[in-house]
Amino acid sequence: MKIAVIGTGYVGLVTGTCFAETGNVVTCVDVDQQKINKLNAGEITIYEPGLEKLFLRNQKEGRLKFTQSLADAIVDAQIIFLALPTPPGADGAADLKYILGVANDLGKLLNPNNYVVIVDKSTVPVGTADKVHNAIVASATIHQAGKNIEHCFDVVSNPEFLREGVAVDDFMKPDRVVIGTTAPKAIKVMNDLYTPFVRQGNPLIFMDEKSAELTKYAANAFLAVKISFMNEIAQMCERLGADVDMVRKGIGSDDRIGKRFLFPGIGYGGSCFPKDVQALAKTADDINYDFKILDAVMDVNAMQKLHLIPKIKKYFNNNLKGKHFALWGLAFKPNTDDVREAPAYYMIDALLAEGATIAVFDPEAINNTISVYGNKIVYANNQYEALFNADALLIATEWNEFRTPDFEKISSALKNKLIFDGRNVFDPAQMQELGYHYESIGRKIISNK
Ligand SMILES: NC(=O)c1ccc[n+]([C@@H]2O[C@H](COP(=O)([O-])OP(=O)(O)OC[C@H]3O[C@@H](n4cnc5c(N)ncnc54)[C@H](O)[C@@H]3O)[C@@H](O)[C@H]2O)c1
Ligand SMILES: O=c1ccn([C@@H]2O[C@H](COP(=O)(O)OP(=O)(O)O[C@H]3O[C@H](CO)[C@@H](O)[C@H](O)[C@H]3O)[C@@H](O)[C@H]2O)c(=O)[nH]1
Repeated sequence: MKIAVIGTGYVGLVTGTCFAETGNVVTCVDVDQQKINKLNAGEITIYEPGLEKLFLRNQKEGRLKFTQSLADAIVDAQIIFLALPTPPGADGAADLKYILGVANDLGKLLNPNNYVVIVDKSTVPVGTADKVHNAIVASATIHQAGKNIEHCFDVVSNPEFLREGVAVDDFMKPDRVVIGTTAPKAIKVMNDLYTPFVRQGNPLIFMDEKSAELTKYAANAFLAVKISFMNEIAQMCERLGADVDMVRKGIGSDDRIGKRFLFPGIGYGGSCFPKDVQALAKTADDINYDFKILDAVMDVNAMQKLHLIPKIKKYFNNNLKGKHFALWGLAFKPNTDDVREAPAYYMIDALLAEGATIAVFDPEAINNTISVYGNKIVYANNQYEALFNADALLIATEWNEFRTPDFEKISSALKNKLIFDGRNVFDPAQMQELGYHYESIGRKIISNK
């Protein structure tokens, strides 16, 4: 099939590459000229394990192309994916200006003689498929007066469930594909497109547009609830002397609860959970529904992102002025360079406000961090360099390389054998044996005093 993908950010690039990988011819469009130039030069613009190989192969074999021209990309396309940003507006609602702006452009460009399926891949509020449809028709009425555009397209909601860091696998072998449309022609096109992805038995789930749109928010909000619930259980563990790892294993082995997304830490971050929970809360507000769980989740997460700060302050008798910390991990999760809503940044801001200094290391997210913090913090070339003369090591992201470090090197570089671990990467028993003071999330404090 011939496919156009509008927006070559995280989702657009993965979507375009994976559809090319299954034999389609994909043209990706972006307004960002620099991005398109880089992509055309064979340079991938995001760090995502496994993506570069597919990107280079499909580009070399002519199935994956990049352009700034929407008009060129959609010529003869059977499917147009909208993989555009939906950032939070001032009131927390998803801002649809990018989506509706492109819908307006499509109204000028669609060819009434070619049927095309227009697919919302972005995370969009309930009712957006209708808005996109109406915006295209309204624009065509002005710019293509007299032509019958309304019958040459359908708008489908096909939310994306990929996780950064494992995006290729999530896309190529999805647990399920949700497709919101009741239009028979669109059902056929989407079914043909996705059949190669669901061959291993996972379902294609067809539903109406609004249900599909709500499914995406419900999935993200539910996962945010699960994480926040465990973060609250961790708070209870700390106060009651229980061990959250044991509780996690104990409840996760019940199939009805499941083992995944039960890891407590310093809160959820990223470009999705924070904005999507907030947007669903705003949707509820707009229809006068008091969605209490969502408010609680947002409160818990705001608290959890700073959970280590009072512990650090307590250890240093409430005075962090002049203290120097090593921080391992900046990305909002491992295996990505994405720092959007990274909990590490909330910690950096709080520590700087207390008068502390910080040296940071992250395997992939240093460059993105330099553009945010400039010379306010120090950037180390490796995890051990960050430790030099620090009063304590803090951990904000559970990169694999942090899990089994050289503890000798850590203790000889640090001023004190002191670690505050926001992602529970070390074993408390081992830390006790090595003589560290070690504080983590929902587990007993290991004291070396
Ligand atoms: N990042 C994820 O892991 C993820 C996963 C599932 C769903 N989503 C959703 O997918 C959507 C896109 O997310 P993302 O992380 O890929 O965003 P992003 O910000 O990384 O990328 C969006 C791209 O769209 C481009 N763009 C903006 N206006 C444009 C226009 N008029 N024409 C062409 N390109 C334009 C931008 O330049 C940018 O490259 C959001 O709704 C997000 O919530 C994201
Ligand atoms: O047990 C857990 C699991 C995750 N997290 C945190 O939650 C955040 C989000 O993690 P994850 O869901 O793995 O990453 P994303 O790439 O943001 O993916 C989420 O958001 C995407 C965008 O909507 C969806 O497509 C995915 O299905 C959904 O998992 C990160 O800060 C994690 O550290 C925890 O604290 N504990």
